[in-house]
Amino acid sequence: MKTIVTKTPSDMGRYTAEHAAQDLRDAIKENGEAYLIVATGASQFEVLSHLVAQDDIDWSRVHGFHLDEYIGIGRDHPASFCGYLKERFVDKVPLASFHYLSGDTDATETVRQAATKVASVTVDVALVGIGENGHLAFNDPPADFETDSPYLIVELDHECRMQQVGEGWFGSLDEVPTHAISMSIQQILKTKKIYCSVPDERKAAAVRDTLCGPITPDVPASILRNHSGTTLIIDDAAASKIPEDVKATLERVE
Ligand SMILES: O=P(O)(O)OC[C@H]1O[C@](O)(CO)[C@@H](O)[C@@H]1O
Repeated sequence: MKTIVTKTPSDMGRYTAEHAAQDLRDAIKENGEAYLIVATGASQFEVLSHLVAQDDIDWSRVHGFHLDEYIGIGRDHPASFCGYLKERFVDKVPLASFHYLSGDTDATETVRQAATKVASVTVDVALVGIGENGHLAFNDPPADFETDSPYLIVELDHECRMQQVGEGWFGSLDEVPTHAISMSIQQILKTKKIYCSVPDERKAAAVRDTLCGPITPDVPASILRNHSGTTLIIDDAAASKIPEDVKATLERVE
């Protein structure tokens, strides 16, 4: 895993979008089409706004996959990841296809259909973030590092649900669903290039543990250190708890 430190969330988003865009162009050139996993949340605001502005991507050859979704809310809910992705990505570019995870239909059937689709291809690029509890997609700690089912139905932990209230997606903890559909860790790791974008001081402890602690299910994102095609892109605020001697070794992009 390579780590890049940027000054602002916008710099982080621009770096991620420019590199992901080049990977998509390369995949289209080589294979005639490209496959992309897209995440949501505050960490992806800048990534997606820069990505949809990239030139020269033949989006009609790009197929998208949805990383995770709450169970029990429809796409009209302000916290719906389907609604977020439609507004910020799918409606902005003319994709070949986008495979949503629906939050308000039979979750077992949604998982079955999404798993069949994603397992039939090799994904070129994944855009992901890290939660305040170190989660990767909705794989809260302790995460399942072993199962190779592409999508899982997972229970959300207290810290994860509190983060969603803190970010303003829900009015209170009681409103946050207790379960979600998440792409599994093993499926994420099958992607050729992973861009993990993490802005904000709220994520500083999770970033420090991801980079400097043991690789453990207790810090789900730490598994990314085993994936040679991963780039972790963090802003100065998210980097603020990394020990200075480690920080000095990281590449800065201004
Ligand atoms: O972007 P956020 O809200 O900080 O969350 C980080 C990660 O957590 C999820 O939003 C799930 O909460 C992922 O989709 C995202 O990659």
